[in-house]
Amino acid sequence: LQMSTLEVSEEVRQYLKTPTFDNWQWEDAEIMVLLQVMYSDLDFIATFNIEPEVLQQFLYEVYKRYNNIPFHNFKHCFCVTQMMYGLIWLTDLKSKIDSIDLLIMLTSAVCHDLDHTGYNNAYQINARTELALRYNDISPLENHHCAVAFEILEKNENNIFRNLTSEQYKRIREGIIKCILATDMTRHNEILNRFKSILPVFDFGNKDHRDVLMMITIKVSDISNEARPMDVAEPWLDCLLQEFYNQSDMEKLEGLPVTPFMDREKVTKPSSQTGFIGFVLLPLFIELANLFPCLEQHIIDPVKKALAYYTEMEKALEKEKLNRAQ
Ligand SMILES: COc1ccc(NC(=O)[C@H](C)Nc2nc3c(cnn3-c3ccccc3C)c(=O)[nH]2)cc1
Ligand SMILES: [Zn+2]
Repeated sequence: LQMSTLEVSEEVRQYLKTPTFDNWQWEDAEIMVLLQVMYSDLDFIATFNIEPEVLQQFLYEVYKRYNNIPFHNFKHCFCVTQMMYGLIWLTDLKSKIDSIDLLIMLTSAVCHDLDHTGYNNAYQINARTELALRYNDISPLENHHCAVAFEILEKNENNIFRNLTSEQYKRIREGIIKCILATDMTRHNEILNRFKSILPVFDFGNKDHRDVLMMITIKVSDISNEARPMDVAEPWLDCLLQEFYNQSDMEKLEGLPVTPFMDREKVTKPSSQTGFIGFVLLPLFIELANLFPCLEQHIIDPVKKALAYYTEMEKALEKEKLNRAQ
């Protein structure tokens, strides 16, 4: 089933700008076209003189460099990019920051988990993998995702930035590195605290402020599954736990430390989510909504519903356990 950007209806183009978009209904080939629609509807094709066939080639190379693992695969890349795209429209960022920063944000989302192997940084470091060795235990995965992105862009036929000035290319490279490296969750509190401290005096004219906002926006997009409708979000949790269980099984086999929230003997779906939503997701989303109040109904309300859903599930599980124990 082939689709060209011309065949994407106006109603799908509008739907693509909302956090309710359901990735499960679309084949990879259609998703490739939807990614092209995002670049064209944000006017990047015209503004940055991106040749459509170069964009297609770039996205195809990106597609090939995502691995077939349960969670950090090409569909995750699309979800993060589509949430980023939705946030750009919902917050009307087009009227607040330069297009080149929007191009950085969208392209960072597309590339942010390139060649993820399904084993997180803790594993890379504990198992002393090639990546941990190469990057001296400093965000080995995120450094790798970013390096693969620029390996792809080094080839002229993939280089969507080839018609830009070297000054623009330098700014884009700096921005993409900053955004992709910001997705390392061990830096979560560092980045969130920086954003909290500048919020009361936030100034879109201040580059440091814009940089933190771009990092917060890709972070929100990256972990935002629970902001989507339950029938879109729940399968993603199953995929995530599959990948986490694969890792903890491997860690047990290799005698490596096992991350508690990845251990199939310890984790339940509700327990992993109530803590994550309550202590990680909501505090992050609330800060972004402090700058863009309209996000309250679009991403905070759905997340509060998800928290209630998993809290109920947790209670039901507890009760069942009690009954079985008696
Ligand atoms: C501060 O570093 C952290 C904090 C929390 C977590 N993960 C969790 O608490 C658990 C496993 N739940 C969870 N983790 C999630 C979700 C979405 N992305 N995501 C995730 C995936 C890979 C790495 C890190 C995270 C947060 C989600 O909906 N739930 C992982 C790392
Ligand atoms: Zn990701």
